[in-house]
Amino acid sequence: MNEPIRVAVLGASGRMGGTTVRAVQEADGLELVATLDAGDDLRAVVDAGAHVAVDFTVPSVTEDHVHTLVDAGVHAVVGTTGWDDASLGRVRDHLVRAPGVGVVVAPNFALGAVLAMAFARQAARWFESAEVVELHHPDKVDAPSGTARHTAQGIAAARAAAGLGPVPDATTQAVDGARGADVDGVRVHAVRLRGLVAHEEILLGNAGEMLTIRHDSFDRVSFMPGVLLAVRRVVDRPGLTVGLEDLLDLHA
Ligand SMILES: NC(=O)C1=CN([C@@H]2O[C@H](COP(=O)(O)OP(=O)(O)OC[C@H]3O[C@@H](n4cnc5c(N)ncnc54)[C@H](O)[C@@H]3O)[C@@H](O)[C@H]2O)C=CC1
Ligand SMILES: O=C(O)C1=N[C@H](C(=O)O)C[C@H](O)C1
Repeated sequence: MNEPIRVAVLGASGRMGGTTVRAVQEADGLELVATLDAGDDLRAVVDAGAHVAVDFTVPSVTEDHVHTLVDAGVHAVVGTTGWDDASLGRVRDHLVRAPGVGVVVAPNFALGAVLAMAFARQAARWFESAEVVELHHPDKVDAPSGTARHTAQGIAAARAAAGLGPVPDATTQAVDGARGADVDGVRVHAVRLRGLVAHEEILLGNAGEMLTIRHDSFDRVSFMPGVLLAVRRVVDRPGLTVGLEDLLDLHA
């Protein structure tokens, strides 16, 4: 019988960290060996003999965590948002000097959300207009969501590859923020509402028609199949993987 994968959870007292702790405890072939939160020393991950650390913390610390883990030879599965091309690039470079170590950074581990992003990329080249609306619980600290940014970047890349120009928008007078954030030329709107968990609508428009792609996470358990998949796969996947798309064979 194979040895279990030894897993540490960073941010274990948080909403996602707590859900991950329970999912790892219940998962076949995984063993929870350490739970850390703010103020704890990351050396506990190594002392516990963890193979993989799952990070659901805050944008200001997550990159440092990954570099420390890579130096220690611990694979990382990261759901924390706030990553950009520069921070991902630094991790990619670091991993060149740490052969055999894998890092998965995914803005959304819910399978439906990953599919929604893939569908949006596929559809984007056929529509003149595209906007993204993300809706979340009001305790979320970042806006727009990492998922919405990733979605908009995917749409923008698909539009550019198809030779589409800017989305039409005649706005010349607007209250600050009324048109949302501009992510690579795609407008992204963020709603914060008590009662919500994590939701996204991708609106694609042509003359006389609209395609809406919508995903709803009603409960944080929705992220767990993706987290567990990444934990199981990262140990045999050296280097940096961004998004769950590749693990689900969804990359265009
Ligand atoms: N990729 C995905 O599928 C998902 C990603 N997220 C992201 O995960 C992150 C966490 O979200 P929530 O759990 O809702 O937040 P939360 O605020 O409930 O939990 C964050 C936890 O991190 C802890 N923390 C802060 N600094 C730390 C440090 N230096 N070391 C260890 N722990 C530290 C906090 O004390 C807290 O317990 C956010 O960036 C969120 O956007 C959330 C849901 C799904
Ligand atoms: O903070 C959250 O809750 C979520 N954060 C991630 C994001 O910013 O995209 C994933 C999901 O939307 C839930």
